[in-house]
Amino acid sequence: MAVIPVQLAGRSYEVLVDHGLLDDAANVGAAFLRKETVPIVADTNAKAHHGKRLEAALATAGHKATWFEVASGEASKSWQGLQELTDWLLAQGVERGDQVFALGGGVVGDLTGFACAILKRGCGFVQIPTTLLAQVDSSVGGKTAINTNAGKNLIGAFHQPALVLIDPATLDTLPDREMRAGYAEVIKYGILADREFFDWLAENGKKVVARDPGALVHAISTSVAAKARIVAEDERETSGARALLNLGHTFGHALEAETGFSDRLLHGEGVALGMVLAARYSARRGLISVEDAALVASAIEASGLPSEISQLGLYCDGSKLADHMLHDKKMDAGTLPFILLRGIGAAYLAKDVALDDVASFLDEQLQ
Ligand SMILES: O=C(O)C(=O)C[C@@H](O)[C@H](O)[C@H](O)COP(=O)(O)O
Repeated sequence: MAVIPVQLAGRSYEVLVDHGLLDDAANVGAAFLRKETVPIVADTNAKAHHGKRLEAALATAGHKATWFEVASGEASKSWQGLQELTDWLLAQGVERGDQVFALGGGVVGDLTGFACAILKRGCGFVQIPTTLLAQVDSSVGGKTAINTNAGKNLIGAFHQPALVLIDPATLDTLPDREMRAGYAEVIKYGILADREFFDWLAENGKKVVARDPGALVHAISTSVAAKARIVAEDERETSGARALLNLGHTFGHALEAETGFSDRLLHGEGVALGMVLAARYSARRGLISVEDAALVASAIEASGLPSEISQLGLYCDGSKLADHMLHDKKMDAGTLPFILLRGIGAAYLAKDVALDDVASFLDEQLQ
């Protein structure tokens, strides 16, 4: 089993990665189970595929589950979804010292984490992510949020989980498209800070997406360790280190907003396109070679992810996409910092980017 610590003084926790870990959840999570009944928030698919396994694991230690089901999809990360969940948690008598379990993808983790951040001014939660994207990214680091009409993740809190349990075997039932979307966040770690990992993925990415157990554990553990290092350095995204994890997201969130946060573009697909755009924009500014930008695009294409915004069939211009960016949480005194590349494995926060230049770059890309 890989044990990856997230070192945050009093809020430190471990991320455990192992095939079959779900069946051992009560054992490894024993310290976090203080009542007979365990409140579990799960999306419909995760409950259908993994609910019985988690129930059986809890039963071995004398616990039973009580479930709150969340519909799959970003629409559940809403004020209404939050209200329904917090009402349910209160009805279950959840106390500050209790742990609420979140079983599912990023939507369930973000929603449950935010509900736990504000319930009685903060109770505990344990993440059991069952999508690749949630395993390598959203379950670690304590960013919790809901969406509003103005944009994604605009209402939220930093609230760290008490434990993260990752069982790569839960990915066996994940649709291929979701698997590829999660892979975008894996390759992100290579592009932003680890050229060696990027090159390893060029060789082994297909195995990761095909769920080869060894390749998967290596990809997940390397990604989580990278995230844990950055979060430990800059938990609340104040020094700029954590903002690098947003590589591809400034473009990606704008594309998601333009496609209505719908199934037309999954978050990971938006991030994939966003990373290609960040690389091309970096090349346009002379920061990296056109060849390196093409290498980023081909690594993304090779995994079956979209690499051209024209593939989305959008009927808008660059300035419309740039307008969505004005809601970005990185916005600072009227300036939007962008994560650009000085090389593959060398991302940095650029504070001198003019949005109208980005808009005209996007116009070219939309043709
Ligand atoms: O954990 C972080 O920090 C990240 O930026 C990771 C992102 O991949 C993740 O999608 C995050 O939820 C987006 O953050 P946001 O601040 O842009 O909402």
